[in-house]
Amino acid sequence: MASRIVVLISGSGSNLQALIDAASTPALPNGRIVHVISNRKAAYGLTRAANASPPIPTSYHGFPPYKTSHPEDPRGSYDADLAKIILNLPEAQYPDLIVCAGWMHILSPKFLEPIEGAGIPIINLHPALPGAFDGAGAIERAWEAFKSDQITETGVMIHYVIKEVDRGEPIVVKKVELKAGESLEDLTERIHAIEHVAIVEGAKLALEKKQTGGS
Ligand SMILES: Nc1nc2c(c(=O)[nH]1)N[C@@H](CN(C=O)c1ccc(C(=O)N[C@@H](CCC(=O)O)C(=O)O)cc1)CN2
Ligand SMILES: NCC(=O)N[C@@H]1O[C@H](COP(=O)([O-])[O-])[C@@H](O)[C@H]1O
Repeated sequence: MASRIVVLISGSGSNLQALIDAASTPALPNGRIVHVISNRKAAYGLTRAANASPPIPTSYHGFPPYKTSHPEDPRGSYDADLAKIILNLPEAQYPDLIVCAGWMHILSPKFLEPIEGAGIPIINLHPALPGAFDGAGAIERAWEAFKSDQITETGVMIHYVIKEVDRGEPIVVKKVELKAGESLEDLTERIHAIEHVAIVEGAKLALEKKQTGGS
């Protein structure tokens, strides 16, 4: 029985595409992408899911309306509804694993707690080394730090998602050398290529760990 993966995205979806392409291959033998959720309606990743063969069901769950509909706690209300969307998916789309693949929204306990209660691990792709450049814009921040001689290397990690942003247990860590004079665009391209390998490795390991009674 294939393990079901729900992927959360916010943008182009190149990491989602890596997962789609790897599913049911030796790279991710027991994985199947069963649903994609985006917090941005224009995310090209939604198109990638629709173009998959067979097409992957998608949902759009936007944050902005919650700022007015739930002014007392927009993030908490949004996150609680996001958890309900996932936990109410039909059996064939109910996840064994949730992957944040360029998901640009900080998840509060209103999401994390019900998902943890359902025994569903969440992993995230972060384009930095553990403990470095937490949050958004990590690639550019590393590039700037290298230019000012603060660091000599950066990296990509896949980690479990906990309340503290980008501080969950690492599953995959790949170091990336920094090259003097390299443009931000070229570094970003190199890092994205490494991300596409790491995210598949991370999903495979997380599923294996869950199946053997780990997280
Ligand atoms: N509770 C957690 N939530 C998330 C984690 C995590 O480890 N724990 N990882 C992030 C992914 N991420 C970096 O890897 C990240 C993404 C976005 C942000 C951020 O500041 N988001 C802003 C909105 C920014 C925007 O809309 O452009 C926000 O949520 O207010 C930080 C880190 C996913 N979530
Ligand atoms: N903090 C998370 C983060 O910054 N993720 C970044 O979002 C991109 C999404 O690309 P994609 O939509 O093409 O997969 C990834 O390349 C990664 O660097």
